[in-house]
Amino acid sequence: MLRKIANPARLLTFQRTMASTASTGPLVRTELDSQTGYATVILNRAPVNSLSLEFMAEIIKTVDELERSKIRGMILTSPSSKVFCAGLDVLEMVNPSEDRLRSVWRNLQDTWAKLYGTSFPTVALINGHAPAGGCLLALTCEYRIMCSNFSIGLNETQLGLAVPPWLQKTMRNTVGSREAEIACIKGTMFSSEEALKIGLVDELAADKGEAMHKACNYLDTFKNMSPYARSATKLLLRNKKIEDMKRAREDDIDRVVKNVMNSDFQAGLAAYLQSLKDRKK
Ligand SMILES: CC/C=C\C/C=C\C/C=C\CC/C=C/CC(=O)SCCNC(=O)CCNC(=O)[C@H](O)C(C)(C)COP(=O)(O)OP(=O)(O)OC[C@H]1O[C@@H](n2cnc3c(N)ncnc32)[C@H](O)[C@@H]1OP(=O)(O)O
Repeated sequence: MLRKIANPARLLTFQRTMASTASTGPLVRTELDSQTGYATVILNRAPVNSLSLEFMAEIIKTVDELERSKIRGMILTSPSSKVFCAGLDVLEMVNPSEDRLRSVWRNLQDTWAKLYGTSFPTVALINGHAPAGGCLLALTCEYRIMCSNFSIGLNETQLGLAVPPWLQKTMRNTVGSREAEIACIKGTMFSSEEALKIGLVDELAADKGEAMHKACNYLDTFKNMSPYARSATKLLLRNKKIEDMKRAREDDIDRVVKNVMNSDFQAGLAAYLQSLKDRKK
């Protein structure tokens, strides 16, 4: 739970330290297997693949390129041995300018929509923790394979954030209404094994190699199927949810701005950032 913090100077120190952490190489790498037509998309924003405005723009650009390249399937993963994606970059929420916050949220909506509405089959290879926005990325994929001993979930309420309706719906479609309601309200983080039990992930794997094998097996099930019939069916299932999100997106952004610009939220966030740092001591 969030504690209030009285000393803003501690927050500034944290901000500087986190901002100095740089990634090496492009923010998103793509490896295409020319034999199968499967693309492995590697999220590459060290240290924890947190979603900044620019990182989300790269993810959107990558998916657009893959659509144009007519790939046969995508596997979304991380090069880290511990973290799939740590969710939104929390620094995007620390005293942001309203314009930037609006752009961040718009990019998060677009990242969700773009990945959710791909014409090609998608697998999330969750080889590390996937809290909040990390769970969102996994939920956009058709199939989820998770390595053991990590955690996943929509823990936004624990951070003082409301889960937006379009994301709640995605969770509901995946685990069912009852599980989704309780999980979203409580902000539950599930172990890999618990996630399998409630259907938040489809399979577990002992390690990344096994997960990759299982991911290819899933994509192989469509090898002899008409790509048109497959993608048309997927989009008939998913397009309405994307359109619903787009129709309500300005209200959604206004709600987030109100939530994040609120001084109680900022105080809670400062405490949360400090608790992340303290965990390391
Ligand atoms: C702008 C939008 C505003 C509002 C949104 C409103 C509503 C949103 C509702 C739902 C939509 C979806 C969006 C959700 C919001 C989020 O995603 S908020 C972020 C939630 N994420 C977390 O709370 C994860 C926090 N991190 C951890 O628990 C651990 O770091 C993790 C288990 C991922 C990995 O642990 P470990 O391997 O031990 O690594 P460290 O903890 O040591 O971390 C390494 C460094 O990375 C920094 N870091 C960790 N997480 C983040 C992050 N999300 N953003 C930025 N930086 C992060 C961490 O502080 C360490 O930095 P340091 O080395 O100390 O400098």
